[in-house]
Amino acid sequence: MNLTDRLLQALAERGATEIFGIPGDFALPLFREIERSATLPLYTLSHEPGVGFAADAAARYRGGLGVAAVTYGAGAFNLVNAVAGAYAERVPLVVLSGAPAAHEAASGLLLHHQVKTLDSQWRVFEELTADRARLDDARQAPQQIARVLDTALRESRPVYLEIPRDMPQRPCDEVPVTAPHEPDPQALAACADELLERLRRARRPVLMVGVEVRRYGLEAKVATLARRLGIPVVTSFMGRGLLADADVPLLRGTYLGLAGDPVLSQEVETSDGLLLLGVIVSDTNFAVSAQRIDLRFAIQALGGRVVMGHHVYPDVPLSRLIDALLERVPATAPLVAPLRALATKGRHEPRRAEPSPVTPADIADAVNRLMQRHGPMPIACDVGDCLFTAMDIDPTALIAPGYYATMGYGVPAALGLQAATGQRPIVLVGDGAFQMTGWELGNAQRHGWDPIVIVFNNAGWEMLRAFEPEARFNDLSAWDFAQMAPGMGGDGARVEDCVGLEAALERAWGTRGRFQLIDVRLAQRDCSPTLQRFVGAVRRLAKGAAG
Ligand SMILES: Cc1ncc(Cc2csc(CCOP(=O)(O)OP(=O)(O)O)c2C)c(N)n1
Ligand SMILES: [Mg+2]
Repeated sequence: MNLTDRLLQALAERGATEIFGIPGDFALPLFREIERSATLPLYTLSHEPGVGFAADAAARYRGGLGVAAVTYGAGAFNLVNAVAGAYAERVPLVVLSGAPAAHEAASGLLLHHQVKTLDSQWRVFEELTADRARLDDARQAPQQIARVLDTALRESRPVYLEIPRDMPQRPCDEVPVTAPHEPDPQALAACADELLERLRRARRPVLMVGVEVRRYGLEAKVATLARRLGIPVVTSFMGRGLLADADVPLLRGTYLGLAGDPVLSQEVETSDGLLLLGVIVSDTNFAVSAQRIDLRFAIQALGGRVVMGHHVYPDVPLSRLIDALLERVPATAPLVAPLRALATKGRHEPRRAEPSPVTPADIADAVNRLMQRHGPMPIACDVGDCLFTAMDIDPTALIAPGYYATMGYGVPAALGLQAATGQRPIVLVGDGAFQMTGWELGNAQRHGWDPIVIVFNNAGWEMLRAFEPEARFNDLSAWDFAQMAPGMGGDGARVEDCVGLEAALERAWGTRGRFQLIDVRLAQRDCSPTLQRFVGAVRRLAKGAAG
């Protein structure tokens, strides 16, 4: 077995089910060995940002490691933004980069793809990853691979492996399976006891679940805990879609502060026992709070530590905390009196499919009706008004860069999701974001993927226009995406009204084996109710801050 065989085996043992990549001469030996070994399927795409987003989505949705393989220099630097987003949103993405062979590095020549020095790329990825290794010695490689991949899983962050092109075929020993890290049992017990005591004392406890609950595969356990605790449950903005398929009677919806349901927001912001499980405390999750949530009274479990008031438990992995809490909260007696499930009503009344021009809210309603007819579908969402529109879609599995907020994520993420799970996703993407990475759809048919892609075609960067209505720099021309679909191996439909949207969605759902692109023409300056509220809230808070 050579170094590549051992690496692929170690990746598969840690949850990877495929590799996305684009080769280059510094990575040809690695790609040749990946293809020969066939341990993991190798899916090539057209541009490295798409490779990174697809690998991110595979890890984010399926759990376990996502894998992006690229060449040195131009390929790896093209991947930077996707890896940065994975770091910010705690996704265990493994970067495999080819690199110059030892004799080339020692030649003294400036090598093609090289930047300032041969280590420039390494230094850039130091800022974007939790751990790194250069596999230039086959005797050390097994330990290095084990350490780096285990760091990715433990910290749920990207990691980087640089593989000189004279190494992939080197004989190599097996990569050891290392025992999972166990926290101090007394510290864990003290933490769980204090946390539950704080919840028991609270008059208005609320549980908010965030992205780490999915990253560590804890949704089922957290749903059980939520039922046993008997307290209201909300998701963070980034955690939208979490627990959607679970039986959590008190699941209220998504906390959006001033941009969301006022009843839900008030419950969260006035809680005297706010338990944040795996919630990234970021501006996108909390910035538009009506009143600044006093996190000193919250209980925060994130990044392997728990903070309660001024007490910090530095080494309490979320999975161990959930187990300890479940041991202490039996299925019989809910922690607090079971609350009635407040049915927080939808934010807008769904309109009938009339032959009227389409608005973003109509798209949410049409997707809801499609899923009511045919069952839930996972959603890969880009950044733009489509992400705010997604808040009006009934809870279903949703992946989106809600915090790092990079455009270009939606289409490649859908391809990664379908590659990793076989599930057919819906993509919500604006015309601007589609112009960035939507072309990856051209790879869908050869890999057997067939997402349903809904393009919010408002001929502009509407989310920015909502903040700068007078600016002309947010205007785009209306590209005819429907016309372009057949040339990429899919079917396109241009939609001008709600009746057409309903028919196009039903037709798309019934057509398999080819991606379906629905080019929805939206009026400019017609944005979703949630984006309107978000912009209003940001403006009010900014005015308040200005005094
Ligand atoms: C890689 C990157 N570059 C720029 C930006 C900044 C931005 C955030 S939202 C937005 C406009 C989105 O336009 P789109 O047409 O896709 O969607 P819609 O609002 O419905 O019109 C831009 C340019 C981000 N977030 N990421
Ligand atoms: Mg747009």
